[in-house]
Amino acid sequence: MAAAVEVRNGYKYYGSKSKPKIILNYLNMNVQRGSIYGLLGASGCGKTTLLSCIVGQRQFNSGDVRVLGLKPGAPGSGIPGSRIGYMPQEIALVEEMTVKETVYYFGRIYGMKDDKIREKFKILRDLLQLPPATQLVKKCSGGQQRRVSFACAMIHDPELLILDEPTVGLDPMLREKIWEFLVETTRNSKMAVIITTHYIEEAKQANSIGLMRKGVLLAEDTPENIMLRFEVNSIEDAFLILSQKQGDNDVIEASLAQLPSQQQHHHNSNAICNGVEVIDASSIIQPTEKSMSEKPNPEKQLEEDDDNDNTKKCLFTTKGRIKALMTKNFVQLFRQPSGIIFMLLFPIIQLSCFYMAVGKTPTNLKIGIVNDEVRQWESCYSPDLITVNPANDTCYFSNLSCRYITGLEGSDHLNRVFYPSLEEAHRDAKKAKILGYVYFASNFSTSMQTFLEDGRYAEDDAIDNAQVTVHLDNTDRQISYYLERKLREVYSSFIKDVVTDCNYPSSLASIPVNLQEPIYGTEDMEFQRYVAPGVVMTMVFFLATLMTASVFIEERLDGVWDRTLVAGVSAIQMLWAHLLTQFIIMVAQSIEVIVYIGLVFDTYNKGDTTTLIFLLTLTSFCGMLFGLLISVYCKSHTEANFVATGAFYPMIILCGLLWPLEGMPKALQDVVLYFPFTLPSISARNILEKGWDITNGKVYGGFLVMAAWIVIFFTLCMVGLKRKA
Ligand SMILES: Nc1ncnc2c1ncn2[C@@H]1O[C@H](COP(=O)(O)OP(=O)(O)OP(=O)(O)O)[C@@H](O)[C@H]1O
Repeated sequence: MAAAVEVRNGYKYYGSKSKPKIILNYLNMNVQRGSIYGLLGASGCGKTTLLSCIVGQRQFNSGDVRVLGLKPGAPGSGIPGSRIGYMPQEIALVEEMTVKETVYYFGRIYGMKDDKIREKFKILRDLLQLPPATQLVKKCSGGQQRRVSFACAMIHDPELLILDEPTVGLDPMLREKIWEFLVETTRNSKMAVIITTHYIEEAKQANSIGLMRKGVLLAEDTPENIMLRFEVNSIEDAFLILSQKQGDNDVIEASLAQLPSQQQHHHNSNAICNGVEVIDASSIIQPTEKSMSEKPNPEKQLEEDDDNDNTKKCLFTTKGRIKALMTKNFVQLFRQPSGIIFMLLFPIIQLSCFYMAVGKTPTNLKIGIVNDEVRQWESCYSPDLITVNPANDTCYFSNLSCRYITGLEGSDHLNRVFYPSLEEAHRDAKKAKILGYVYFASNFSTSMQTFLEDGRYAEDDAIDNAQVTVHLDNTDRQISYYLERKLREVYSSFIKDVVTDCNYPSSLASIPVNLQEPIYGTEDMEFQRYVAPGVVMTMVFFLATLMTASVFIEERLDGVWDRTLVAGVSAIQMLWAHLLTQFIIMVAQSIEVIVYIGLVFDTYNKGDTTTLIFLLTLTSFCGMLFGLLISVYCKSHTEANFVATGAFYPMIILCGLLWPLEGMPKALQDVVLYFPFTLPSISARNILEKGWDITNGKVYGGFLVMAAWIVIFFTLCMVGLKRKA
């Protein structure tokens, strides 16, 4: 009968070639079908690494491995895949799923029909005393989770079952029950089991055991033979003797690593254990040079093998797997309250903050007034106050400053504070109690009259005194810019009124730059409308980035990613399932955003809403791929957060959202134009404000840039994932 697992000269190191950390040192191993193989060894000796090479999760650096007669990873081998069941050391389950959903999830990705899963689930539930079917995995105790994990590895009756410390944390009765079940199953079927355990004595029930230390198998034989050979009553004692004999081989291992690979191949684990009486497991069929060098023919072997019914049964469509994966993703997302808040509520909260806080006209700005023309500022408000007295062909002005000051009153934007002297106003401005002050000379009105009636002959003094003198605190440029504008606007309407009252030519009162109706937008268009498209785009981009990066990193850290890979799902399939799940969410999010800003903040859209939703969805898809890229190259949440936050500011600052691109150096402009938000924000603004459609170059340019970034991020993700495989 063909062996279930044959490892020949398995050599594996972590780290770089020049500084290898050797884990498996030309190790040989044989596991027969229909038997239990207990893999024993101290913590850190390389058991998990060996198992990961057997299930096809990792590859040996040199050496050979055959699992169920085939090389793991070979096309059609079913390894990784449904021919094996793998229970990793960590729990590696989705915490938000119930016990039943978890078992069904694995059953489905193994390609089982639901009625078959139901049948098997019942058996496993009784055997393993699983917690209630509707209980969430995260609410199960450590031992319960381990049992659920065990059930997932067993659900599809694999030909090879690999259990990495399945009995840790279980009570002795249950441990015994599991062993009984394994003994019974292997006796009555060809299923092979490899089990690692720290409870060395329970391995007595295995058909054969391998004692592993420092990357080699010190012995491989039946438990009885091992104890007999060392004349001891327990495997533990035998292991102790073997370990003492092996001694410290670190020096030998290190020097071996320096040997040319040709020479290394001639070494086997026995040679390394110089001076150690290594049991040459004669009772176990050693793989011959011939058997290992034979090129596997997966198709032929699958035809010849009686057990291939199981393989065929477990063949499932990519569609079915993606469906199972997507169901898992949705369950995972919707059972986490933070997930829903993040997805649906965050855009609303962020948009509300933006629309309430950004771009509105500032109000209640304190401005000082020093008016030397009027002794008591209250007199400016006298009902009898007349500032213009028209005569025959001229006009007499008095207290014109009052007219200007009352003009400032018209809005709640300015809060006037009257000062008796320039010194006091200046002192308060220095203390930042006011934002600046306006000064009127004592002869403001008469100077203005002189200036208006015959400016050519006016004295310099008269020209100076006819001016409204303004001193502003310019440190808050936005505010001082607004004050400047307001003071000019009020002056403009003030002087127009004066000349009209006096029947002077109105051209006297205006500068000859006449702003007509804007081509696009409105005269009083707020800054908010300029920044809104960019803000919305960066918001959906980074929400998608953070969500994707955290979901993928979480999945990788808790082992679900690796476990699903071992179940035969490819990284690409998992990726597609995630992208599809999140794409649905992104579309929903984009619609939500557009509807919300339209309804609540009355942001009209002159263009096509579908085009806008399409652009936003592309943006979040791009953000999602950026998140994926981060998750591929970052090992932890912390690292991912650093990268996402680090990328956030340069992208926002350089996209022309906060300041027009035209203000940047030309070379920088040419580069940042192709950043993910620059042209797309301009496209969105052109759709919203100008009503342009996608056939316009200044609209589809943004779409092209976004599409290009999607391709770039996707390619980099694929490269990263391939490297990791
Ligand atoms: N990805 C990795 N990169 C570098 N070193 C690693 C990696 N994975 C494991 N190791 C190291 O390889 C050695 C063997 O690890 P492995 O998990 O295979 O041991 P083990 O026998 O299964 O231990 P345990 O019984 O504690 O699970 C350990 O020293 C571990 O620190």
